[in-house]
Amino acid sequence: MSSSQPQANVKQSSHPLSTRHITTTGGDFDTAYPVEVKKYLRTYGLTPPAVESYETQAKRCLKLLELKPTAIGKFQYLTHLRATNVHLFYRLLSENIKELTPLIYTPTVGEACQKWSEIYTQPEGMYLSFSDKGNLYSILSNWPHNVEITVITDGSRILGLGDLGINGMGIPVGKLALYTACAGIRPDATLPLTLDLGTSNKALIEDPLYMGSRRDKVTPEEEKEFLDELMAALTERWPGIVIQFEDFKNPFPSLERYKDTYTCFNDDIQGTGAVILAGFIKAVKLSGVPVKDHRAVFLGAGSAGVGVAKQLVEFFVKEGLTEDEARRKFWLVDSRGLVTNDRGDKLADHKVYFSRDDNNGKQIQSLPRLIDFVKPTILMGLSTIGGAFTPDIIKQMATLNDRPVIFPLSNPSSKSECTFEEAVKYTDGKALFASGSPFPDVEHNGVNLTPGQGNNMYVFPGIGLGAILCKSVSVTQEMIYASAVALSTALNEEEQKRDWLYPDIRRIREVSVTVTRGVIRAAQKDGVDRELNIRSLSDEELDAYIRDRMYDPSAEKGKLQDEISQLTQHLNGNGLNGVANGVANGVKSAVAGAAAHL
Ligand SMILES: NC(=O)C1=CN([C@@H]2O[C@H](COP(=O)(O)OP(=O)(O)OC[C@H]3O[C@@H](n4cnc5c(N)ncnc54)[C@H](O)[C@@H]3O)[C@@H](O)[C@H]2O)C=CC1
Ligand SMILES: CC(=O)C(=O)O
Ligand SMILES: [Mg+2]
Repeated sequence: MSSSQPQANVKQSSHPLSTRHITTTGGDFDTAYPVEVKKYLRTYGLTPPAVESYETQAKRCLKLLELKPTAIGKFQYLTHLRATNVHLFYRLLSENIKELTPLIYTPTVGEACQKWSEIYTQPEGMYLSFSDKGNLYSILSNWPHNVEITVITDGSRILGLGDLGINGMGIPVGKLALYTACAGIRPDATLPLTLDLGTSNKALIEDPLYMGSRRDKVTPEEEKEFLDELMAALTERWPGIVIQFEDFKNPFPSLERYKDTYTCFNDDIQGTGAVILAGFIKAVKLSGVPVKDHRAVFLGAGSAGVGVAKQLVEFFVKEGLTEDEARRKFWLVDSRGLVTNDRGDKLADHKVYFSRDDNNGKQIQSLPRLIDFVKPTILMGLSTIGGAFTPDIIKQMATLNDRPVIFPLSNPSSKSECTFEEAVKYTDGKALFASGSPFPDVEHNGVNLTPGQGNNMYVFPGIGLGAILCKSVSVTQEMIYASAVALSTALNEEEQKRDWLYPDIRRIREVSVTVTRGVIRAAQKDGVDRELNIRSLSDEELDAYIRDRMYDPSAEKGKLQDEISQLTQHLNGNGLNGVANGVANGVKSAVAGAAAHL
C-alpha cells in the first residue's frame, strides 16, 4: 500500500506521458482549489472564479448525471469525471456507492464493453498484443506509476456476454475503480490491463471501429507462453504486485500454473466462490435445514459454477462431512445437461470432480426434471442464460422447500436467471435470494424486501488489499476462504434482524476492513506474509492499521492545501534564507509530486 506521497521510483515529472492524460490521476482543474493552489498549479484563470465546496461540486455532478437519459450516457459522464478530477470522482462514488456502482460496474459496464469501440475516447489502462511478445517488460515501462495491483482480462468471456476481445477493457477499469472505492487502494496504484490475444468474435473482427488485432484467438499453448512472460515482466517491473485474473474463458490452467509462484488469484473462480460461500453460510442458517441435508443444483459448470461449488465443498467438509459426501451434494448442469461420467462427451478437466456416476445411465437435460430427481434445497445460476429460472422452476423450488435458496448469479442483469421480483412472487416471499447484478427492493404483503447481491465485489477489494498490506508472496486458498468467513461475520445487528445475506453495500469500506483483516490473518497463519511488523497487532490495532492506509479521496485536497500553505508561509516569512529555501524546495517538490497525482 502506498503512502500519500508520490512514488519514489517513478520519475513522473520527466515522463513523456503527462500524468494528466491517464485517468487514474487527472484533476488539476479542480474548482475546489483556493486561489493560492490555483496560482501554484498555474491553473488560475483557467477555471471559473468560484472556490467551490465538495457539496456544491457533488450537487452539479449528480444533476449532470440525472440529465443523461441513458445508462451508457451516465457511464460516459463518470468516465469523463474520473479523467478530469479523480478525487472528486472517488469521493462521489464512495458516498453514493449504491446508486453509482450499477453505472460503472454491472450491469452498465456490460453495455459499455459491447460498445467500447464506439465510445472509446481516452487511455484508461494498458493493452498488450500477442505481437508484443518478447517486449512486454519494456512496454510495461511506459506506464508512469508505481503499480500495486492489476486486473487482467483477455476479454474472452466478459460477464455473460461472450468474447468481446479488447472491448473487455471496461471490466479491469470497473473492477479497479471498486478496489479504490471499496478498499481504498490509491487510484494511481492500479493498472487495468487488457490482453489483445485475438478474438473468436467474428462480428468484432469485421467491425471497422474495432481497435484490437483482427486475428483468431491464439492457441492455449501460445497464450501460456505469453502469460509466462507477462507474469515475470509484471513482477519484475513492480515487485510485490498483486495480479487478479478476470473474465478469461478458461482460466483454470493459468490459476494452477501461477498460484504458488506469484501473488495472484482468479476472481471468477475464487472471488466468486468466496462471496457465494459467505451468503450461503447465512442462507443455510436461515433455511432451517441442517447443513448435512442440503443438496445443490447448479445451472452452469464453468469457471464461476465450479469455483463456487468447490468453495462450498470446503464448507461442508469443515462442517464435518467427508470430502466425498460433500462433493456428492452437487449436481452441475452445463449446456449439454447434467454433467455425468457416461454422457458420451469428453468432459473439460474442471468438470470431472463433480461429474455424477449415480445417474443409472440416465442423461437429464431438462432442469425441471433434474429438480424433480434431486429435490434440491439450493438452486444456483451461473449459466449466462437470462430467464432460465422460469416461474414454474421457481414454484417447484418453493414446493420442495420452506425457504428455497435461489441464487441467479449471472451478469449483467439481462443474463440473470431470474429477477428478484419473480423470486419473491413465485415463492410467496420465501426465497433466500442473491443475484450477481443489483435488483430493486420489492414490496410483498406490505413488507419491503431487499435482495442480496452475491457479487465478488464484496470480497475482491479486501483480498487485494490484504495481499498488498501483508506483502503476501502468494494468495493461498486459506486467504480466500477467510475472506468469505470474514464477510459472513460483517453484518450488523439491523442487517441480521432483516435476514439479509450480505451487508448493506453502503457500508462496503468498513466491510472491506473486516475482509482485509481476515485475509491478512490467514496469510500470517500460512506464513506467506512478508510484512512481519503487523503480525503482533491485535485485531483492533490491525483494523486501525488497515484504515490508516486506505486512500480517502476527501482528504487529498486538504493535504495538498496544507503543503501549499506551508510553502507560502515560508516564502512570505523570514525571507528565503538558506534553511527556509531548502525547506521550501522540499515542500515544493512534494507539492509538485502531489499535484501530478491529482
Ligand atoms: N455473481 C458474481 O459475482 C459472478 C457472476 N459470474 C457470472 O456467471 C456467469 C458464468 O460465468 P463463467 O462460469 O465464468 O462462464 P463460463 O463460460 O465458464 O461458464 C458458463 C457455463 O454455463 C453453461 N451453459 C451455457 N448455456 C447453458 C444452458 N443453456 N443451460 C445450462 N448451462 C449452460 C456452460 O456450459 C458453462 O458450463 C456469467 O454470466 C458471469 O457474469 C461470474 C463470476 C462472478
Ligand atoms: C462479477 C464478475 O466477475 C462476472 O460476472 O464475471
Ligand atoms: Mg468476472
